Amino acid sequence: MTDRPVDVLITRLDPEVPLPGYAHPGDAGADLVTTSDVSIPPGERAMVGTGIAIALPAGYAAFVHPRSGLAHRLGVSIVNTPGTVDAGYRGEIKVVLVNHDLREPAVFARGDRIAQLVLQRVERARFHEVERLPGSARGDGGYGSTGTASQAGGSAGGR
Ligand SMILES: O=c1ccn([C@H]2C[C@H](O)[C@@H](COP(=O)(O)OP(=O)(O)OP(=O)(O)O)O2)c(=O)[nH]1
Ligand SMILES: [Mg+2]
Repeated sequence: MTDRPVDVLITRLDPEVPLPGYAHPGDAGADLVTTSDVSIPPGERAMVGTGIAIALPAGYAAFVHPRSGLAHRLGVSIVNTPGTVDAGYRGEIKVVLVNHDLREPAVFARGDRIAQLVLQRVERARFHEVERLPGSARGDGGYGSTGTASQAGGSAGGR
């Protein structure tokens, strides 16, 4: 992250919502609010609007991340975390909240901060199809191939 902010055009589809705001200098995420009152039953999800639309510069994307406080206090996250906002998207940024709590509904009022938007530079790939990929130390090992946390530092290939 540089100190120099990236200029992003924004429109308020809901004139009363605040512009996304960084709570502290150095914060990566600008908070987004819900435009509607919503009560999400245990285990269920709800899509909420944020009342804003943006035009990102080419070469950037914005990612809709959960807020850790809501995760900790209420068990609330985002189904597709992080949500991807493409540079060409001009619609309202929406958030698909999920209530992971097994007992309590998650209740939000219009104007509550429910997510945070993180801007990042992104690269696009040019895909070159080949018969065989170059070798590497990891090879095709994954999905726990290096063992569990208690085995950390042990030999690779543990189960
Ligand atoms: O949390 C999110 C994720 C996406 N979007 C918007 C911006 C994004 O540019 C667009 C499409 O998102 P994505 O590509 O993730 O969805 P898709 O299911 O692949 O839809 P599409 O076929 O429209 O690309 O939806 C949001 O507002 N919030
Ligand atoms: Mg898509």
